[in-house]
Amino acid sequence: MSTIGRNLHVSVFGQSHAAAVGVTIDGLPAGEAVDAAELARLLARRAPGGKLATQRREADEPEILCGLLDGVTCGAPLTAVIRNGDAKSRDYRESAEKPRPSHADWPAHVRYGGWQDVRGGGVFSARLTAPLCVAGGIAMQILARRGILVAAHVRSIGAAEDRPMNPMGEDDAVLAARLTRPVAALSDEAAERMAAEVEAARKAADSVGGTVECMVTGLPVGLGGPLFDGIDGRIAYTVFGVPGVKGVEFGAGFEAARMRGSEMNDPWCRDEAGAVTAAANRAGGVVGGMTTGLPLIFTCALKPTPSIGQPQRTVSLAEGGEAELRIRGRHDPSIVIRAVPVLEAVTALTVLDALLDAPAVLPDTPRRDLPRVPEG
Ligand SMILES: Cc1cc2nc3c(=O)[nH]c(=O)nc-3n(C[C@H](O)[C@H](O)[C@H](O)COP(=O)(O)O)c2cc1C
Ligand SMILES: C=C(O[C@@H]1CC(C(=O)O)=C[C@@H](OP(=O)(O)O)[C@H]1O)C(=O)O
Repeated sequence: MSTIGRNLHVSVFGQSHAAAVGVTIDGLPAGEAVDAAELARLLARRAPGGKLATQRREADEPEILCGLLDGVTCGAPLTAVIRNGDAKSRDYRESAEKPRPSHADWPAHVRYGGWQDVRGGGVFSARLTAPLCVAGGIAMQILARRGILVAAHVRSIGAAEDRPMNPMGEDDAVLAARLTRPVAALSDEAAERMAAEVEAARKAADSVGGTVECMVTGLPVGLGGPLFDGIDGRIAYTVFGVPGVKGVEFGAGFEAARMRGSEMNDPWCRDEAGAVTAAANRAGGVVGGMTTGLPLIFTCALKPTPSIGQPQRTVSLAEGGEAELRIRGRHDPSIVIRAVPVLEAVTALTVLDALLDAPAVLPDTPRRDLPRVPEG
């Protein structure tokens, strides 16, 4: 399904080599200004082109058809389209009958009975993450006005690692500086090592995977809920919608499995103003599916780009038997770099969706200082 959200319904449509890709967002709060220049900056971070990315050239200029009045949301569904301008469909003639290893070609062929759009990966292409960034960019602007900021960086590419973000909150200047680099890492040095990994993979007609760490600050305490309402589960669901994501972990994540409770537990404490907070953030800002008020932090693993230049083993659907495939076309030597704004976008959409949840306590219900404990 290409629709996400419980309160904010986001539907992505189009195919990589169709006339356009686009998005409809239903449930956007009214009265929210959309800054087109700010949105364009987010889309530019994801757009194809440049030395470390696919050579497909797309303007990625969204045309907002409805939902705005003088640049302000009016409560009606918002639809934006982005024209596809540089599809080279002949590159996909061979892989149409020789499914690419690790791409969606073969399972899609079975699921859609051969009627799927194979050009550029069709609906499975990361091209659909462009409209996702339109929706996520609008959500980021709505959240930023409420002091909620979403920021991701490349944590690793191949063997090149960046330092993790400070789980208690990252320096604003460091976060701003990441966007000036060709790879959104927290230092020039890490960005250079990562770029070298991508370049080496490209030269070897190969690709390379990596990890992206994402942080949300300024969240209220108690966003989310139990079981399937959990903010971590809701984020994981949308993050897994991003093509190429193979894993997500919150806070200490898989490392928590090797810890004792005494090492993992974040002590509750009081800040200077006497408010409850935590002295550490191994939880990644979420406990019981609800935000703790500390930064929400998760890391995702992204696989190496499936379409590589080397000859690969596959099958021939035309002739039967096995075959060798040599993929043509313009592909990212690493998807990690361009996935950063996409992961920010889906995170912002999920956080805004959760903020629009009905409150668990009505505003006129008195709040108790202590939890009610029944007698007996
Ligand atoms: C930003 C971004 C760019 C991508 N670029 C490419 C690409 O150029 N070539 C390719 O084969 N896959 C690319 N992918 C990954 C595929 O779309 C993805 O691996 C494929 O749809 C199969 O889905 P899965 O990896 O989630 O199983 C990209 C993914 C992202 C997020
Ligand atoms: C076009 C984009 O990336 C594309 C994502 C992609 C894939 O398989 O995911 C494969 C390539 O498609 P094509 O062969 O049509 O150039 C990338 O260029 C984009 O992100 O805007």
